[in-house]
Amino acid sequence: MHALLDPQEMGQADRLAAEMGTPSFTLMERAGTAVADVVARFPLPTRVIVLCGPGNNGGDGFVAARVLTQRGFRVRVALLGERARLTGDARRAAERWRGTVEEPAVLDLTEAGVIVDALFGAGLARDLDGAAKALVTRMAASGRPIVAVDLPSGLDGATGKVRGAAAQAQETITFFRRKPGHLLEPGRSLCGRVRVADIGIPDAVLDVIRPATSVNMPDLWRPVFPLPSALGHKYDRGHAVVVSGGAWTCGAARLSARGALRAGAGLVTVALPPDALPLHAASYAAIMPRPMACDDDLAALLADRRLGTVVLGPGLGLGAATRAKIDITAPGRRLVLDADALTSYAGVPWALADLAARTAGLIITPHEGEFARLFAGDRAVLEAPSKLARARAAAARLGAVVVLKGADTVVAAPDGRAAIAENAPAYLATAGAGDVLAGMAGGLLAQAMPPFEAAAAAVWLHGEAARAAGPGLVADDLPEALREVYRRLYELFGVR
Ligand SMILES: NC(=O)C1=CN([C@@H]2O[C@H](COP(=O)(O)OP(=O)(O)OC[C@H]3O[C@@H](n4cnc5c(N)ncnc54)[C@H](O)[C@@H]3O)[C@@H](O)[C@H]2O)[C@@H](O)CC1
Ligand SMILES: Nc1ncnc2c1ncn2[C@@H]1O[C@H](COP(=O)(O)OP(=O)(O)O)[C@@H](O)[C@H]1O
Ligand SMILES: [K+]
Repeated sequence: MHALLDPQEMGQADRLAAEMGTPSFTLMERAGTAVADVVARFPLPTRVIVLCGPGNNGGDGFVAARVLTQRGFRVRVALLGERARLTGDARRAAERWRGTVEEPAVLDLTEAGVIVDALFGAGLARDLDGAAKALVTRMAASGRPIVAVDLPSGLDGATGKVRGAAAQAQETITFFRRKPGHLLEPGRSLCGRVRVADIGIPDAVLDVIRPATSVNMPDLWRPVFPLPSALGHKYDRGHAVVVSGGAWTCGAARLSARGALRAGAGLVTVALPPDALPLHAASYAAIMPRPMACDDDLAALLADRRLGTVVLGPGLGLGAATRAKIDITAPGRRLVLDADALTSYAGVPWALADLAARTAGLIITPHEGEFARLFAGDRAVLEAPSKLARARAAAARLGAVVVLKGADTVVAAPDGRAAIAENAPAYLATAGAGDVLAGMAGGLLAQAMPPFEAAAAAVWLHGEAARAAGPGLVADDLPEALREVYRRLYELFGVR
């Protein structure tokens, strides 16, 4: 259930469903009925205004209007455009509607108990303007509850962006699977509560479409999630290294080290400038501090090839000194680069791509600011049409897994796979939360999870940990909250 289909893929699903025996008009009847089911939760005799557009989204609206009338609601229908120009299934749905079809301009939308927004869905092809934009703007200004069909009209299902205008929905009902635009902001917020209706499109269509985008949830990475074995020992659970800054900035690496340990790494070593030792030692007895007075000390530590996973960046400082540490670390190792490590490559993403090619796997975890600095001047990446497309373009450019953070964190792999998170509460945006995430990704990488899945699992667990900790959380709470999250995850995975 975690696949996301963009509007084009949804069109393909529709056609394949027809080939497999379900006519498209049957899908429309079921879609419109599902919309009516949602609207019917409002009490009778609610007045319903259904605003229909010129395509199949409007067709769903005509079906919903008919079903709601049969169920006793007082329904008025307005069509944007000329009835004579309706074609195909939408025309057929309009013919089955026995009531009048009004001009949107004559309706007072504030009279409605609920408005059904069936103007545009997956077929939105350009920015709204003229009469369409004016109607959506009126709908938004009406202050009435809106149930959106498939998507709030004007919201782009592929990108989550508003094209011209869109009205805030109370609920959005979509069909078969959600689209990226239901998860990517501002789309997610505009949709209100999203419901997915089964309209009889067989799951088998997914075997043909092979969608590359998913919701980030445990199904996605479960097969490679490291579960402790009764026969194992700590050395089987991976050894992660965190490279720390000095005393004044080592809080970040302390958070990363705790994240790595709580994410299940068997051992965590922290390479640290000597002045940071008391702080690290005081914060967690379980970590293993190693002195790093100079780069040679780091190289000597890493001569032990068992130290195969390294987290660098949080609190490490900017520039050549940090790049030198990354260079020493990279060959043949699995790396997580965050914060200062990324800004140390500002404007030279190709240098990071060269580095990625020398690693055994690279995850980068930029927030939007770090991402913009890293790819400064690379218009193909920065101007890709959505957050999803930007993360994908960056992953392809670097040959690395990119975790582009935010409320709708996107994890993208160089092979095109991508996952969008939906479980992070807004209060997760707090100082140091990203440092914990980088450590958690390192902890999972150290346990031999492949980079894409390790990054996706870290993001999901991080969001769940925030929820478990609850409002008022500070970053220090996140690693501790992971215990409860793991307990529930093990239960879900049937681990005793
Ligand atoms: N599996 C599916 O694909 C199903 C789709 N259904 C519905 O069909 C919808 C998609 O239908 P369509 O592909 O006909 O697309 P839409 O109905 O979303 O929009 C296409 C129509 O809007 C016009 N249009 C697009 N952008 C415009 C703009 N900016 N200003 C003015 N006019 C604009 C187009 O010329 C076309 O007439 C879905 O959103 C869903 O509601 C359902 O009926 C059931 C199954
Ligand atoms: N509005 C938001 N809702 C939910 N999570 C958010 C939001 N904004 C940011 N986050 C998350 O908070 C964390 C902040 O990380 P980051 O920006 O690196 O901060 P820091 O550098 O202080 O650790 C990231 O995991 C990010 O995805
Ligand atoms: K709509």
